[in-house]
Amino acid sequence: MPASDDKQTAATPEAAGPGEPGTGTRTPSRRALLGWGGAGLALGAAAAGGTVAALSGGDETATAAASGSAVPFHGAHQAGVATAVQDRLHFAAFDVKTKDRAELVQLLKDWTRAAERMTAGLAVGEGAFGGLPEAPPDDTGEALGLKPSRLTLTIGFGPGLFAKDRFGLEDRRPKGLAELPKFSGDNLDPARSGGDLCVQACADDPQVAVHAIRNLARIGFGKVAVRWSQLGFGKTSSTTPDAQTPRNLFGFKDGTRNIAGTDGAALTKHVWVSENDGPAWLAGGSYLVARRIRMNVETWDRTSLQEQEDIFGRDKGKGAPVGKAKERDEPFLPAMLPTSHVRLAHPTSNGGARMLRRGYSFTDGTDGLGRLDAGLFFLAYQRDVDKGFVPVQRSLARDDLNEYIQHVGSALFAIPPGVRDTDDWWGRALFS
Ligand SMILES: C=CC1=C(C)c2cc3[nH]c(cc4nc(cc5[nH]c(cc1n2)c(C)c5CCC(=O)O)C(CCC(=O)O)=C4C)c(C)c3C=C
Ligand SMILES: [Fe+2]
Repeated sequence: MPASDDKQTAATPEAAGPGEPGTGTRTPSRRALLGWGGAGLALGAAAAGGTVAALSGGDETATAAASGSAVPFHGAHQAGVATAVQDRLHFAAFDVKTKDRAELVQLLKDWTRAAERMTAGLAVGEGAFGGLPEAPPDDTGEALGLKPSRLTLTIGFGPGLFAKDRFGLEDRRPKGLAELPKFSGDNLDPARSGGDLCVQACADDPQVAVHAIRNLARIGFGKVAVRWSQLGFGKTSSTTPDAQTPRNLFGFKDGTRNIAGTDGAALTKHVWVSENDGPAWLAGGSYLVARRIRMNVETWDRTSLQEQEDIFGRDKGKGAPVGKAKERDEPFLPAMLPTSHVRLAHPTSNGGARMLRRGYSFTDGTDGLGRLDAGLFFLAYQRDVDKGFVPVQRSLARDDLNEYIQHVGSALFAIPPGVRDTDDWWGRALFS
C-alpha cells in the first residue's frame, strides 16, 4: 500500500510533534511523516531545531511530557533517566554473540540510527512497506500510525562486555561495574540476570515500546541475542513530584521521595557520573541496577491494614509518613518501626545514599500454584553503586517487607552519556 493511502493525520494540540518543527501544534503519525516527503527530512528537521530540539539535553521533564509527543534523543545525557516516567516499559538484556569488535561497533551505530528514528516517531530504515518485494521490510510495521508516545531508548553496557580477551575493553571497565554482591534473601535466576547490553524502552503506548525492542533485536540478529526481557506497566516511581504519585501492587504510593527529574543539583550529586569519577567515557552517564522482585500479593492481601502500614512506615490512603498528615511531610524516622521499609531505605540510615528509582509493576501470568507471578521490576539510576543501591539493599536485609518479597533477577549496567548529534553513536567514546 503506498504511503499516500495512509489516512492518519493526527492533528492534535500536543507539543513537540516531530513533523512540524517550530509550530508545536501537530503530532504526526509515523506513516504521515513518511508520506510528507521523506522520513529523513523529518528527522533532520527534528534534529536541527524547532520544537523537539528546544527540549533537548536529556533533561526534559514533566513540563515537556504531553502524552504522544516525542522526547528528544540527542543530548548530554541519555533520555529515559531524568525523563518524566512513561506509562509502559519493555526492557531487554542482550548477550553479544559476535566476537568481532568491528561488527559490534557497526551494530551500535545501526542501533543508534534506528533509535533516532523510532524515538522521533519514524519507521526504521526505509520503512515497513513500499520497498523491494523480494526483501523483508526494514521495519516490522506494528507501530505505523501510532504517535511517538514519548518513546525513550536507553542503552547500557554490562560487566561481561569488558572481559579480558573479548573486545579489548578490559582497561576501560569502570571500577563500579563489577558483579553486585550477594544480598541476604537473594534467590536469583541466572536466566533472568546479567547481560552484556541492555536497552530500556519506555513509552506511553506499550506497542511503541515493544516495537522498538523488537526492531533493535531484529537489527542485531546473529550479533546479539536477547538474554531476558521484562514488560512493565503501572510505573511505581515518579520523577515528577507535582504529578500524582503512582501506587505499587501492594497498593501503596511509591516514589514519593524520589529524585525529581527537574532537580538538577540532586541529579548532579547522585545520578550523573562526573568527569572526576572516571572513566572519561562514562562522564555524563550513570549506573543502572535492575532487580526483578517477586511480590507475594496473595499473602499481602491477607495481612491487616495496620501491619501493612507498619511495614512501610506510611499510611496507605494518603501515603503520609507515620505520625504525619500529608504525603510530602518529612518522615520522622524514630516514629517508625526500626524494621520498616522507609526507615531502613531512608538516606539518613544509609550515609546519605540516594538513587533515582524508575521501576514498573509486572504480572507474568501465574506460577503454576495458582498465585500471580507479579512484582516490581526495580530500576534505579545512580552515580556510584557502592554509595547508592548496595548500602540501601544491605540495610534492607532487616526489612519486614522481606516476608512478602523475593529478589529473583538482577543486573548492573553502565549507562553511557547521551548521543550528541546525528554523527555520534551509542558507545562512541567507549570504543574510540
Ligand atoms: C535497594 C533499594 C530499594 C528496593 C530494592 C526497594 C524495594 C521496594 N520498595 C517498595 C515500596 C516502597 N518503597 C518506598 C520508599 C523507598 N524505597 C527505597 C529503596 C528500595 N525499595 C527508597 C530509597 C525509598 C525512599 C526512602 C525515603 O527517602 O524515605 C516506599 C514509600 C514511598 C516512597 O518514598 O517512594 C514504598 C511504598 C516495594 C514494594 C519494594 C519491593 C517490591
Ligand atoms: Fe522501596
